[in-house]
Amino acid sequence: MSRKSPFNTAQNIFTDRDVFDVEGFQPKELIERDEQINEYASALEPVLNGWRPNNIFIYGKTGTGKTATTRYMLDWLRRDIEDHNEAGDDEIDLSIVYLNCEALTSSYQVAVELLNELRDEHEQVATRGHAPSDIYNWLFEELDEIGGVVLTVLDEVDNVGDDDTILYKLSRPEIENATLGVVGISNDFSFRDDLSAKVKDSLCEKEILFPAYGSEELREILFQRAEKGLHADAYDTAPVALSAAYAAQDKGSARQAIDILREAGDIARREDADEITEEHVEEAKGVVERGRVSEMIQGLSPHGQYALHALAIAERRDETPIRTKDLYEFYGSICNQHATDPLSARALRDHMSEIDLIGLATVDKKNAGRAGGKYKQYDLDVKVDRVVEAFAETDAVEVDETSYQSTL
Ligand SMILES: Nc1ncnc2c1ncn2[C@@H]1O[C@H](COP(=O)(O)OP(=O)(O)OP(=O)(O)O)[C@@H](O)[C@H]1O
Repeated sequence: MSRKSPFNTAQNIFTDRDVFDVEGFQPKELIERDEQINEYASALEPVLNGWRPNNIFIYGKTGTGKTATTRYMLDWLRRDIEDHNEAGDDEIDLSIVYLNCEALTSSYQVAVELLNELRDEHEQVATRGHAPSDIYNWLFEELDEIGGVVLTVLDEVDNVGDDDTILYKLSRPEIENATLGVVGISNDFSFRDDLSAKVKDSLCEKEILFPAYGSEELREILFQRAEKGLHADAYDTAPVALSAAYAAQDKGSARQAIDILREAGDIARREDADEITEEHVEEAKGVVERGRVSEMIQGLSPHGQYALHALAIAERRDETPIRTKDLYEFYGSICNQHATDPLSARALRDHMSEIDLIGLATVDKKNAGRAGGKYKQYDLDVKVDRVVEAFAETDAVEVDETSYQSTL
């Protein structure tokens, strides 16, 4: 065994790499979100008098600070209530239940998860096998028992899809001892539009939009992290500005901007460089994009992957934007290669909407007037090479490279 350790802990670049951990690090100050903070504050303020807050629906694309701002608001709310209670005024009893619905695909699952969150470990219920009415009754019994104001935050709530029962139940509670408020967070714009009318009325008492960031804003967000996490002489304006510009050109996502700068730092470190250069950022951008694309591909169902693969073929053949019926042919031949029956054209459209939602494609609704009717067309939203590379890396779907050239 070699006596030399394989680890290199010398640090010219980072003073604290954890500052670039997008999920784990919560900044004390949020850049350029004053408007959203004010709106959020006015919706939650009634809690500070012990009253029911407005139900709030937060929406905006990925990486626009919805979760970070929510955490920031909840921290302040807890702190202000503590001060209020310590001052000996009428005690306010606030409980906050935060749930990320990423892996929860129905209202039933969210209700079970919430119930288990509220119950102690000996009273947990199984995720299957109970009547939904029992689950809701038990949930409301728990909430009633907690009492006071209970604020439930459902992050990534769009995962429940069409079934918005839980939102209806939580936003119109009829329980005796507790006052409930609900915050729903979503990056799916159509989820809000598709909510049933009764849920829309009650959940969206207050709606707050988080727009994508521009490069100036991203630059500030990155400087905030760089000051905390990088050696002062390991960076200057150019690489930071370039990371911000790349992310702004793409989705305007702070998550992506931070990932690029962190990756650039890692590359600089691996090269034993003293500072991050624009070349490092350039390389980092490719790494981050590839990682993002493969992660998203792995998250798609097999038919979602075939649909994306079909779109990549159309792009390679210069046939994008492409309409559903034409895309369906490519999709059909890919299913063929995988010895699977293709789903219906409608299912293909649904898969394309999902792919649009995660940012790999764009769906455009077109109206060709009386003669042509309405139709949808699709375009790839990332470089086709990134998709091909990602398919090649993941073993999820084997890509037959020749299908890019062949006539179908
Ligand atoms: N205004 C801001 N100031 C400082 N940091 C920010 C700001 N907005 C976002 N960030 C940081 O960017 C990262 C992504 O933000 P966040 O998770 O809040 O986005 P999101 O809108 O909830 O995205 P998603 O929909 O993908 O969950 C986090 O690390 C967050 O701290």
